[in-house]
Parts: sequence; structure tokens; C-alpha cells
Amino acid sequence: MKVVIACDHGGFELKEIVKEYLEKNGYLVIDIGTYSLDSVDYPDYGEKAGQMVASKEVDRGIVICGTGIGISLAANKVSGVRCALCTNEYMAVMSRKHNNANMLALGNRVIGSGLALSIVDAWMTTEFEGGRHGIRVDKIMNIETKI
Ligand SMILES: O=C[C@H](O)[C@H](O)[C@H](O)COP(=O)(O)O
Repeated sequence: MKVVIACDHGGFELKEIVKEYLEKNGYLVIDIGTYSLDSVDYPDYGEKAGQMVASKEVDRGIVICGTGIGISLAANKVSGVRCALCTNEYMAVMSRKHNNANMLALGNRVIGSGLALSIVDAWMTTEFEGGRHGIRVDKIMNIETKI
């Protein structure tokens, strides 16, 4: 599975940890930055990662900023993206089972790296259940055609 990973300066340290974890677990990771603690603007990274997911250049995306909020908001502005900000494993599992999230957002200033990796693991390995949830996810995506 091919995964794009992106962050701003607030998420940089956690991005490095998540990237190493994914690679160790056999995922092909495309790291689009940022590559240091120098201040950058998270919308640039959320948008680019979102475009790579929406265009199916990659299968999934993980985005990280200080809180996970800003970069998830940016990613969710890209048509076709369903980016879930998760702070625990239950949210990660349900964002896959019920919402078919194709992007995960994490907050480096909110959770520790141990919890973050548990969230990543749960999110990467949980499948969408479909059925009634498919109808609801379709309704979410249809909103994009109305605005
Ligand atoms: O939602 C936004 C993120 O948490 C950013 O990482 C944060 O706003 C960056 O703040 P600062 O420029 O003060 O490090």
C-alpha cells in the first residue's frame, strides 16, 4: 500500500516517527515534507497530500500538524478526501469502518508518539464495513457536487 505523509513544523518530529514505523511495516511511504522545524504553512501540505489521495496517486494519506486540526481542514477541502482527525484508537477504527476515511490527521502537540503509532496501526489495518455506512459516505461525497 502506498501512503503519502505530510506535516508542518508543528508535526515534524511525529512525522519522522510515523514514517519510520510505516516503512518498517512494509508500506511504501511518500514523504512530501516539511523536512525541518522551520516554520511553514500547514494548508500547503494538507492540500498537496489531499490531491495525491484524491487523484489515487497513493492509496492513503497521513497528515500531521500541532493539533491535527488545521491540516485536516485543508485536506478536507480537496474533493474526494475524507480526512479524520483521531486522538484515540477507537476513533481510528471507526473512521475506517464507518466513514471510509482515506486520510488520517494527527496532532503532535496533543498526543504522544506511542498513542500516535497505535492509532496509525489501527487505522491502516481496519477495513470499511460498507452497507448502511456506504450509503452515508456517498451522501457526504454528494455534498461536494451541491456547493
Ligand atoms: O492547526 C494548526 C496547527 O496546529 C499548526 O501546527 C499550528 O497552528 C502552528 O502554530 P505555530 O506557527 O505557532 O507553531
